Amino acid sequence: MTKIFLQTSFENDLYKEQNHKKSKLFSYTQPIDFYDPVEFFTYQSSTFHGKRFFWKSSDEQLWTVGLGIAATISVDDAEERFQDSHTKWNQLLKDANIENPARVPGTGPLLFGGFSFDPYSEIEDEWEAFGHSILYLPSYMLTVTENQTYLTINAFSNNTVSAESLREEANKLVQQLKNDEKLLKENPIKIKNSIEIAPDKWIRSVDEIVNILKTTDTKKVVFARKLLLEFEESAQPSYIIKKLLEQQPDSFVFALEVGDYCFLGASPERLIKKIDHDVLSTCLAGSIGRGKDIIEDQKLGEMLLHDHKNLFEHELVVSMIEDALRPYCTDINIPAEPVLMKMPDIQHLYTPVRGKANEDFSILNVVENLHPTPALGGVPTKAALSIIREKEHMDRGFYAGPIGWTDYKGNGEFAVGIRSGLINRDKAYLYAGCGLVSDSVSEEELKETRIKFQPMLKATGGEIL
Ligand SMILES: C=C(O[C@H]1C=CC=C(C(=O)O)[C@@H]1O)C(=O)O
Ligand SMILES: [Mg+2]
Repeated sequence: MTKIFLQTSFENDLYKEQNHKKSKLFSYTQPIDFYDPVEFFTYQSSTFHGKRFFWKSSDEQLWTVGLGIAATISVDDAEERFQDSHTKWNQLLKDANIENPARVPGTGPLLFGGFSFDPYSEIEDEWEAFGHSILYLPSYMLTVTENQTYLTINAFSNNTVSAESLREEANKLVQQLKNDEKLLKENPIKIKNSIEIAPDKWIRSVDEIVNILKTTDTKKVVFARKLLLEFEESAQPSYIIKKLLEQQPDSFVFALEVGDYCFLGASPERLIKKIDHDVLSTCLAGSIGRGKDIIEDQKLGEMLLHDHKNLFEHELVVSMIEDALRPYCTDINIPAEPVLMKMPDIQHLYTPVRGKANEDFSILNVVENLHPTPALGGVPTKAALSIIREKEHMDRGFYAGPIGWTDYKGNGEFAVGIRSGLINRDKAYLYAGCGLVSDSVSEEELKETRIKFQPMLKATGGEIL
């Protein structure tokens, strides 16, 4: 039987091309009985630790989990990261031998990963391993979609790999999964310390930025800050993922591991989704808390729907997304007014943007055109980014950057990596930001960031600020 190479043989080496110029991708997908995605993520964690990803879409239509790395796509030139990733992905797929009879979106060869918020930011130590972009082709992948579970195996070989040998490998894994002892019991994570980084200084910077917004043509700047958590022991991402799934059922739940670092979170905000020709982006900006009871909650919702400051924050996002999609879509449909999106801790103004993909649409290029929307950057983008660079004094890393997947058919979905944190053993940074406009009040914006820390704080068992 031809030897096939799984996760360790070629990881990270795909583009050191001298190593295996002639090797090509063999990919095999088969339907299997349901298997819990979080249990799959935890499977043989000592082997796969540092080489895993997890994704659940906000509408629960797709769960996908990767173990091991068949190939990594990372690019040297941060400025060209979307285009270069797109090109490398196509090269990788060119001679690929793909056996995937069901051809369901999200199965077969698929890249999962993300991009830093700002390709020009200086990378701080905690984000070193991620660089400005990282996309994994997993060795083993579980996909749950349309009430069916699929297992995909990706491997590289210089020889011909028969579908038969990949099928055997898949069956072996299915058997091992069945026999696997379920490890996830209770959440052992305990927070020792939680430290907001320089909130007073942050408030002063907000005042300075609001002043700029009052006196220049810059209309909006999304300003963020971070919070340091220290745990009693190393925090296992699986427990946090499990909590996020329970506590934030209407969010995208994502995790991306690179060595001992795991970037994860529960984002309510889709950047782009494309399945066949259907395109969906969502504008989410403008926020208010949840009420103690239904009456107060409705009152707050009504206030948000009519609040000038929040409506302005929101409108800027809608018009930018419309402009960014126009070259790639026909039949763009945008409701005239936003509606409320209610998450457990916060309510937002929400406008869906729908369209049909034209022949120029390619998901990574569209992500490039959309990022950063004014829900994460500002208006005008360039001016906002330079204010963020000057005043924020932190590396956002992948926080607020695009995170998601694309498959070999060009389907895919990316969210923005907000309500998120970077876990490193017994430490984590949590991130939260808010859209500043000329009538922002700094104390209110600080409160808004406190609410936005809650999903990650609650999932790590932390105190409510
Ligand atoms: C930047 C964040 O939220 C954005 C998304 C929704 C609402 C926002 C706001 O109202 O300010 C932000 O633009 C964050 O959660 O860190
Ligand atoms: Mg806001």
